[in-house]
Amino acid sequence: MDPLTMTFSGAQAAEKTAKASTQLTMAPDNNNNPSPSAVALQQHAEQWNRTLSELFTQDSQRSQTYSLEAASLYLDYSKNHLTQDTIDKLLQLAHDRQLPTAIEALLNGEKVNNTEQRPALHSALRFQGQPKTPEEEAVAESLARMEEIVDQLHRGKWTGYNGDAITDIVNIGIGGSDLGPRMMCDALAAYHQAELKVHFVANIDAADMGDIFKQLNPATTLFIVASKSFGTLETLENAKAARTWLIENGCRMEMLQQHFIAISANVEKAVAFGMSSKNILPMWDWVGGRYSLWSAIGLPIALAIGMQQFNALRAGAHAMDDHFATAPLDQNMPVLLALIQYWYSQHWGAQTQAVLPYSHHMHYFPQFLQQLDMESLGKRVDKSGQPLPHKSGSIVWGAEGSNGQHSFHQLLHQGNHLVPVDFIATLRSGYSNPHQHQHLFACCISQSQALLQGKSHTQAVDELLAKGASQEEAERLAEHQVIPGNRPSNTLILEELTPFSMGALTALYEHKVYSLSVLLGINAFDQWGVELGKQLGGEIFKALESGDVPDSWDSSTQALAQRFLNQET
Ligand SMILES: O=P(O)(O)OC[C@H]1O[C@](O)(CO)[C@@H](O)[C@@H]1O
Repeated sequence: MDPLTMTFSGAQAAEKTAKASTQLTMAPDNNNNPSPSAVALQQHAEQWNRTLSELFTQDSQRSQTYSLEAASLYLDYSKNHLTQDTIDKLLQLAHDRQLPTAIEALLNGEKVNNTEQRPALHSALRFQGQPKTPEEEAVAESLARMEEIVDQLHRGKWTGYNGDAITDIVNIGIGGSDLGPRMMCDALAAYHQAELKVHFVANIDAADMGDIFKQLNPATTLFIVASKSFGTLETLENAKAARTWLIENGCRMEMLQQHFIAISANVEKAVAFGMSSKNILPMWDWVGGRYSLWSAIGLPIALAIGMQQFNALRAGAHAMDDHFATAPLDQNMPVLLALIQYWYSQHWGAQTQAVLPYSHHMHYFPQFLQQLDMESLGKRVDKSGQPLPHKSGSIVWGAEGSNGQHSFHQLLHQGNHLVPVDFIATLRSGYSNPHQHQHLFACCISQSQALLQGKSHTQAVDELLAKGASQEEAERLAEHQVIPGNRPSNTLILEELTPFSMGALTALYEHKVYSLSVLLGINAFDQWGVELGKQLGGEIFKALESGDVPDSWDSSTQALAQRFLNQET
């Protein structure tokens, strides 16, 4: 076999991993010993000796066997290095890690966030029918309030300081208070209602807000200040800048409340900041920021697409919740995606996971997933505080297709990293050019096909000869044109980018991340790692303001601060 074709065989990857690490690279049992299921998976990886092409040749039913539908989504996971034996071993690990109990615990509102003693009840945000729990009742109230706001704004009944109807909404928030609504508003552009334009500002860089100020009329602009904690530097500074802009442009203090809505779990802080309590929508401790787009944090989405479509989004997510709760593990889409990522990251040495949506309007989806996955799974200790004896979550990255094909796909095809890919495509486009959509879909599935089959040396030589190259030239160039192939991918198909399908897709990834956290023994719902940077940022800001740089700092940080202070104005 062509040695390059074997570059990423499990046998080689696992051998490398095993040599470079101790036995405890595998999921341990409660006594920190590798569990028998983890040992079995490691052996399975070490003995892996089939290519993807061989798997397809040996089994004509492969794509039917390794695919499933749930909540309007279709997942084809046949282009992966796995057989039924692999799945059985991964399922055994899932049972050893008590994944079924953990799923119940999540959905029943148990305190799965053990460091903060909180449940993670994002599923309650998308309940259907009548509310049945106190959390669902609170959600229903908040939805009713959102509906009133959406209605007022859509009918032009919410006016600004000079009596004109609001035309533009600016969401000020960052992280989970930005990425979810931003991603969804972009993805559902075809559903936008003409009455209002929704904009997003996140960055502490004044350029972000400055661009908004240049475009908009203060008298008809409404700001949503979205912050679960109402203590986030970027959001508060941007909200202050918005307030100053309004006042400098003629808004009287008593009219400011016409221009601000706050969304927060910390009402006291929002009021202390100057928000009118009648314009504050609640959030709750039991909703994590990166899981919050279904709450009032989704108000920009509801304003963009209307409340009916916002509820369709919630319904899509609920359909996925139902599937996650009831489907057996081997037919459970989020669980299967988690097991596959676990297989590659823990036993094949894959460090990253690419997400490539073939949809122009899913531009922000990879960024959204970066926070969802990496803020949830980028941890150094397990739930009990013991150093993780294996890798944490993967580095998630990606961009919308087909653009990426003309930049980084080169590395996917010929680089020597193992990068498992999730392709996402839609059957139909909301835009009326079927010909271009055929091209888009063809681009997507041809990429996964190319990753699978590659191009051999012989094929490359033949192609070069057919183009008129001499035998010598063909031999010289062929090796540069060889594409190893044998590279794994999943393909997720949505019928169309609709609120329902985007709800289902987003919930799919939320539950995948949770399932992976259970396999890895990680708490997916805290994020202590981001705190130190915030703390040091505050201290450095003070030094830049006062001009007093402590000599206890490392010399690099001192010099960088001094360089800022010594700049010529
Ligand atoms: O909504 P908040 O409290 O402003 O937080 C924004 C984001 O900041 C983080 O806390 C990280 O700093 C995220 O987890 C969160 O989504």
